[in-house]
Amino acid sequence: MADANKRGIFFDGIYLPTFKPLLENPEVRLNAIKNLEGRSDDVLITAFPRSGTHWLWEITYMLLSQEDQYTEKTKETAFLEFVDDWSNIEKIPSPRLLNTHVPYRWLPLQHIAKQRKILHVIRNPKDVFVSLFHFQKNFGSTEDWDSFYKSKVIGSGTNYGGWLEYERTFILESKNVHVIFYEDIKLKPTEEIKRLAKFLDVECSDDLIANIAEKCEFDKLKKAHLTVKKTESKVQHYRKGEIGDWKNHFTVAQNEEFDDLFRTKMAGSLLCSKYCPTTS
Ligand SMILES: Nc1ncnc2c1ncn2[C@@H]1O[C@H](COP(=O)(O)OS(=O)(=O)O)[C@@H](OP(=O)(O)O)[C@H]1O
Repeated sequence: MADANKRGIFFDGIYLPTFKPLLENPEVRLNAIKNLEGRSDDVLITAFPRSGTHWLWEITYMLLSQEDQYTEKTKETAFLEFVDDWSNIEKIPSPRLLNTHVPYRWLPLQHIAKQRKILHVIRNPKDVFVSLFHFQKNFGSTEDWDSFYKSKVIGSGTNYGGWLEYERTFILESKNVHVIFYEDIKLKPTEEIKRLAKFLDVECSDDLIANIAEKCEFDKLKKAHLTVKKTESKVQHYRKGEIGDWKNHFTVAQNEEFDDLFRTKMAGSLLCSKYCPTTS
């Protein structure tokens, strides 16, 4: 049994969410992910939580299937550390779209070695933290922002090892990865969807690209999600879907402290100029 407490499961130096397979035995599930044999046409979506995984999933699924149909249900079956029965992964028809939040060191080795397609979505960490802060309320958290800031933003208390470490390693280690920025999909969706289609080697008409962009707008995706889940589900997955909501949460002092930490930990990374330019 893993070492689990209300912060999550502590394993291999980081916290992981209390998904059933991870609670039962994180090592078994993480090794299953790492040793996944895979198929040549598998596509793997990787992201730190709350970075836009579901959004990218829907867009990519539509591109691969060449249809602008929502797929919410399939996503959970293909969520590698979440799916209850691992054998269900093998039942997914090709081309499989798989997804995971695990850090780079646990990604399927064969997928990397054989240079199969990996998509990686990155979002401004301040907005990621704000999204996480609100998301944890779905599970009963009453933590206030200042406490969250100390333990999760500046501390290392977030699941999957903390944003800075997760993205720093990903950017350093990864090769042949299609990186997409959340902010770019939001601001220029058709351009980003076309770029993604090219990476995936799929032919798509301009009409289909435009339809996908429209169907994957925040309000439409949120509505589709609630319809598929047949819910007023307790878990509010789609909250605001905005760029810059961090400005309503971080104090000036917190912002400066985080920027300093960012520049120290991410020195030299392209993410510094993107999210933490020195003139800001
Ligand atoms: N279409 C679209 N446009 C803009 N923003 C969108 C969209 N779809 C999802 N989202 C936002 O992405 C956040 C959830 O990220 P993830 O899907 O990675 O979350 S999860 O970790 O897989 O649960 C979460 O962000 P917040 O609203 O800021 O909490 C979602 O609302």
